[in-house]
Amino acid sequence: MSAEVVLGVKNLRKYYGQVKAVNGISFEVKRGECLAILGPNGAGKTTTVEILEGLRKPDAGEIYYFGKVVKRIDDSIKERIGVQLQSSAFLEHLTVKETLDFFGGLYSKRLPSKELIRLLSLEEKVNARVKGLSGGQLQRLAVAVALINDPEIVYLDEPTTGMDPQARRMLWSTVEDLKKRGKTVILTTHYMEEAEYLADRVLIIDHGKVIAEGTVEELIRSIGEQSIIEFSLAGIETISIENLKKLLPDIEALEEGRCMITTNKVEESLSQLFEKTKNTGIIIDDVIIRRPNLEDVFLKLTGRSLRD
Ligand SMILES: Nc1ncnc2c1ncn2[C@@H]1O[C@H](COP(=O)(O)OP(=O)(O)OP(=O)(O)O)[C@@H](O)[C@H]1O
Repeated sequence: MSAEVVLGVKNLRKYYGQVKAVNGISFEVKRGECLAILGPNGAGKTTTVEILEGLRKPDAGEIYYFGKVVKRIDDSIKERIGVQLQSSAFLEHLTVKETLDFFGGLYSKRLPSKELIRLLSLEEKVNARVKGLSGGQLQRLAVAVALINDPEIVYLDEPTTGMDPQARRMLWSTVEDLKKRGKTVILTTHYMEEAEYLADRVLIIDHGKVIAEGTVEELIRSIGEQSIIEFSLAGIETISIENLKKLLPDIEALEEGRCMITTNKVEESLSQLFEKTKNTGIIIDDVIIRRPNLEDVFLKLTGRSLRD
């Protein structure tokens, strides 16, 4: 039996004047699944999830929760979902434990603060005041607050923004724990590594529309079974991509002076690369051969980088 659909949206729209923040988004999420909504800044991720959390009103579209169409995200839904709040929603003088107890008091059903403190590795900060927490600790507290009512669906909106790599890994393992407990996780992120690591399914959005959807493997396969040769250029002061393209038509510019070539014939492309740049003063350096990732999928679909 396939898993129950716990959330669905059909043709969701939200415009701010001329800005079509959400422009006809549809998707479904099954119980126990982690869906990552991936897209660049301004793509409409936050607007989409805030509508589903009941924080903004859509202009059009249908929302289904737990098998029923809902016109308004009322308390009966809010009891069953968890929302990671922005840290500005916390009272600075409360301690970590007091904050969890405060939010716990808003629900009829709740998890013990102690359990959440352990789950989010906040033991050392139990009695620390919110105003003294680091950015990463605040983010973890925000995730703990999202779980206080033991929700069936948890919304995490860019939960690792501003975290160092170690804190990010720690949060990823918490999300994995949540999945093991059968929670449904809806994660918005502009970190493709995060989506690749955590998501069972990824929704790529751009300009308020879904431009691709599937598992990470499906999305990567959709751009062809190719390899990517990435390299840096040295040896000459400046060289324009247009001039490079005259030598190597398949070359594409990346960030920080790096370039890439997408190919099905790695050996042939590599020897061409060295052959064509021989005696030009260009030095090819720091060569990496890798399989495509979600960033490449986005680049292929939009011609832009996720980080633009
Ligand atoms: N309250 C608002 N009033 C006017 N425009 C808004 C409002 N909220 C969002 N927008 C606009 O809607 C678009 C989508 O914004 P949204 O915050 O949903 O994107 P996002 O994908 O979450 O981006 P980010 O990763 O930067 O948070 C943007 O162009 C944004 O400027």
